[in-house]
Amino acid sequence: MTTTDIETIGGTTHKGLAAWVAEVAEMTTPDRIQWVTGSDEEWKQITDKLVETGTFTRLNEDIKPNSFYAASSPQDVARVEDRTYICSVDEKDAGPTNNWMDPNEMKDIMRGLYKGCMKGRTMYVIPFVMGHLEAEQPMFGVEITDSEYVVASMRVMARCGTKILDRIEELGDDARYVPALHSVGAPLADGEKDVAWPCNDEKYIVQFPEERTIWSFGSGYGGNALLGKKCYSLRIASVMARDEGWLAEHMLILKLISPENQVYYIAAAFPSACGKTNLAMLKPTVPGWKVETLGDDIAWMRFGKDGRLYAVNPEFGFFGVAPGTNEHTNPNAMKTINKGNSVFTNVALTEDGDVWWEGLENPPAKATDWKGNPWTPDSDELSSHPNSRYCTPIEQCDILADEYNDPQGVPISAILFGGRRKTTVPLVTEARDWLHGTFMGATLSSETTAAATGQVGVVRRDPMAMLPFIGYNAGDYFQHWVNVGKDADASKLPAIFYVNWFRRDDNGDFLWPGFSENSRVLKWIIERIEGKAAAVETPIGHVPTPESLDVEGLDMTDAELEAALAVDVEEWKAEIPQIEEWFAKFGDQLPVQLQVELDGLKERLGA
Ligand SMILES: Nc1nc2c(ncn2[C@@H]2O[C@H](COP(=O)(O)OP(=O)(O)OP(=O)(O)O)[C@@H](O)[C@H]2O)c(=O)[nH]1
Ligand SMILES: O=C([O-])CC(=O)C(=O)O
Ligand SMILES: [Mn+2]
Repeated sequence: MTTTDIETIGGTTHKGLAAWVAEVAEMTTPDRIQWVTGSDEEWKQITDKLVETGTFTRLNEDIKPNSFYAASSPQDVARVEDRTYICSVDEKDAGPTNNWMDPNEMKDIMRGLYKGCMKGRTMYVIPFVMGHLEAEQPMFGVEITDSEYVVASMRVMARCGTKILDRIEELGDDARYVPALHSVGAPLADGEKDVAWPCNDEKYIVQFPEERTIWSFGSGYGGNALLGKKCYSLRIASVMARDEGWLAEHMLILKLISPENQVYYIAAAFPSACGKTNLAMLKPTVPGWKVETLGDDIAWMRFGKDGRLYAVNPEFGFFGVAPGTNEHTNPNAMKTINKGNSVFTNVALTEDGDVWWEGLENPPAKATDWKGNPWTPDSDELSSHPNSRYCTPIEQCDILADEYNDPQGVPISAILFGGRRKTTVPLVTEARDWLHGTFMGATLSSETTAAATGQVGVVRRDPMAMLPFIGYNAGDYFQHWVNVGKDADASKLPAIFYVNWFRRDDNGDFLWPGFSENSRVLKWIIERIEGKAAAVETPIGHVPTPESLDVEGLDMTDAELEAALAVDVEEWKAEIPQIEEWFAKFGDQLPVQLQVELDGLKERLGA
């Protein structure tokens, strides 16, 4: 059967794109091909179909209009890092932190899996752009998928559809687009009834960095399947950024307005499920300060003509962790999702057709948990998977900054690195300079979370919160960060800070209240930049004096504050062998500047 025999809705005049779509259709043999337009009728058609097959349950229109509940297979709940590959031509280019396979070998394996894998399904072609269509060089992508769940979610998370395709066609051969192929890997035999969450036990999430292409198979979930997000905007974009002298980073972007109406833009990199979305939508408790949001997960940063680093958020929606989100921790996220037009995955479904999760107010007397079982507040099991998510349009966020729509982005004054550490790492530390900040980022450590499959709570190095997302050799990535600083005017570079909201006391309780109260740390950071706040110089960098941090109105003893800010030399000495072991992985690829930073730290600690 040739593709001309397959019923097709839509199409393209772009020859290269048409040829790729035809080639994929020939390999995967779908029943139908549908080009995604982004129209309202299409949204209705796709979501109706998802309701019909049982993937979606429509939520109560009076509570969450145009919104849907979905439960995945219990085997398909998070990113699969052990199944994620960087298939560079040369193994060395994938580096010591990525899985690697020869690209041709990988393609042979995957072609075998893709063969006939869309039988009985519709193959959707989603033209999309990460970032602005009006950007100097729009970052196009085209995702082919056989999942309606992916189509619905992509429409929320990225700018998709005919408008994008029109521009690709106008540009013709000049349009640079990333072809991204996705299949759930669950073909249907003639007459076979579909399941609510089709997927395959065998999963591959593969990036081909030289070709700038993505092949994904077997999973329908989040970062494994919405290929514009982690696969393109971080793994592939980080390779583009290395080659072109910019940065593609796992960072939120926020706008901070001081009581004097000074505006500052801050970017912050925390590993998955370590607080980016919450900080991005912060409601400050310090009087007079205001926060607006630009992005909650990904920042692309380029130098402007004025020598400053400008950030844009390439995404169009939030794919946020549900548990822990409530009116107290993140009222702005609650307002955003309550406007509707959202998809909730692996949370609990209540009897009145709403959703619920751990940490949300007003637990329902009865609900259906994410596995489809009856649930009550007395149940031993969680109602929602710890990595359950809401997927909601960014433009519904009341505190979205106007600058979100500016393709030039916003000039960044400070970059924050942070992770989850029960011990050792103080609430906030200021780096001496870019290089020291790069060292802080390169040695960032955090306890693993449910955002990826595998053990939770294990401390690992997660450089710049990019461990699972660097599309090339992490040693070269460190060198890229060093070079960015070397080539820039130091006075215009963002100041770098290292934060830890997650330090605990001897009882295991958080020392710092976190969430809205993190505005106090942001205030200190701005005052440092302005040269107004005091700090103590410690072996690891500048840490606030207890008096310099605004804790007015906070229910915290002096001892607790001191514990949150403490730099314990013995604890830090114990970090050194771990950092040495981490750096040893990179051999010759480790920038000498980072070794010098480590030697300096050891000397200051007397280690
Ligand atoms: N204790 C404490 N918990 C926090 C804080 N900020 C966020 N959390 C919790 O950490 C979890 C993850 O927070 P998010 O803001 O969704 O993390 P994220 O970095 O956006 O995660 P990804 O979307 O996976 O990249 C949620 O359960 C939050 O409630 C904080 O300041 N203190
Ligand atoms: O990509 C995903 O599945 C969810 C996410 O944002 C992350 O893990 O950082
Ligand atoms: Mn997030």
